Amino acid sequence: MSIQERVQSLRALVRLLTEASEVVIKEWEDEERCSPGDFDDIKDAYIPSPALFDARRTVVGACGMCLDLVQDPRCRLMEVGVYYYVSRAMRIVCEAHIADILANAGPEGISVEVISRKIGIDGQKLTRILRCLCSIHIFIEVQPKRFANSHTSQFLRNDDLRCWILTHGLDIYTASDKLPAVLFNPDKTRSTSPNDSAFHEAFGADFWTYMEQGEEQSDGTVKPRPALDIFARAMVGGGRVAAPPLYVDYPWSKLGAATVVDVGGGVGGLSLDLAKRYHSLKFVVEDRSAVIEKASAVWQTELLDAVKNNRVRLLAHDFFAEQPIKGAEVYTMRYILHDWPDAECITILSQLRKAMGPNSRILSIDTMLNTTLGSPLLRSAPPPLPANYGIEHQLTHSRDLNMLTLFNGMERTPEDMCMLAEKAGLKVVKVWECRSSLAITEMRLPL
Ligand SMILES: C[S@@+](CC[C@H](N)C(=O)[O-])C[C@H]1O[C@@H](n2cnc3c(N)ncnc32)[C@H](O)[C@@H]1O
Repeated sequence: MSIQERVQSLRALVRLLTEASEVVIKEWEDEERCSPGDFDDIKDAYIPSPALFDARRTVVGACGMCLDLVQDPRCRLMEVGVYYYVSRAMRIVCEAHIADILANAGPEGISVEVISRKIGIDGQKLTRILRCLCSIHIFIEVQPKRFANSHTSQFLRNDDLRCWILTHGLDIYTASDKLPAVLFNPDKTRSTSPNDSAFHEAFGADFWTYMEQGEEQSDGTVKPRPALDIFARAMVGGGRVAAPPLYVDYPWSKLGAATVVDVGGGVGGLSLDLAKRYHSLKFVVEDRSAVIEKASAVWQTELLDAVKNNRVRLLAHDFFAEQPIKGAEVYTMRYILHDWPDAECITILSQLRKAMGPNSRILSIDTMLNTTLGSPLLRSAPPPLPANYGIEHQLTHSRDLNMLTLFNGMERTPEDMCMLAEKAGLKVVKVWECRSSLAITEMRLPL
């Protein structure tokens, strides 16, 4: 890249940054007018306005690209190469509940000696862990060796979100260390079996089996693995960050009294949230029988009326077998296809295709992967940003590699989804972009 090109890029990025920042400021001010004092609330169901969502992506993307443009490339490479120490520091502060401890102190913060006494980590070493995070604005060193929560770290007081960080820092982190071993193994590199995943290499069992195996105690008794509970709470915490826009960025209200079949619906998290918002919709929640047994209690507690009025049916069903509910208006699948290799996805979709009528649609909900080159089915970032907003899309790539590590699974691009649909005799009619990393891929029978 010539100096002239560099200068042009930097100027264009700074212009973009200035314009997008003004939008962010205006939207913040509007939010403040609508709900004063709510700004740093650690509430779960926050949905930014469309303008704020886009401007925020632009600011983050532009900052990332500026960084790459102006930093010494050698330093940048070294920095990225040791990012794992940041995730180690995060795991430690989450395990020690540091954000909760600091919450009691307010803006004056707490001295490291006090924190050290509470959690049992040496004060000098803990200072270094916290300073590593202060330099990326997670926590603030208000005076030498005295720390307070930042506007970011205070969200770690939300226990489900804290568990999301923790679950990725425990066994999943250990498993990720085996990724090079399975990728460079000539027998395993092309495999799509979960038994050839990095997780299996690390623990000798697939992820679900391992999580459900008890842990032998020193007295010989077996107790449930603590990681299992942390994982369950992590899914709730992560889900609450990503899911709320799903309920408003698709025109669910236009479906009227349609039946929604929630395929592989778990205990019905998606259906429950939709049922609470859209009172005419009816639901069939399908999953493995062990899961459906648990679903009943959840619905009785969360939405007893829906159970009494037969608005919901809970059905044990294997999604690789013939779909028993024919001609429903909607078949949803949330966080299903990313667990499976292409061949299995095509079987799941084919079973749905056979059950669909002319008014049926499949709504597949997953993290949507975009590349720096973009996709005609997704909105692209403004130039000179890469089409996927660059650094802003980093978490999605990490989640894709997470699926690879755990299951040999994958997050998919719109083009990947179109390929699966076509092979299952279906057509992608629209990718509904939501104000989160998730998107809804709508598939129909071809005309
Ligand atoms: C990642 S969870 C997603 C759950 C739910 N869709 C949600 O959004 O909360 C994947 C679900 O697929 C279910 N599942 C796995 N294999 C299945 C099969 N062969 N038939 C039906 N459900 C299955 C699991 O039991 C689990 O509930």
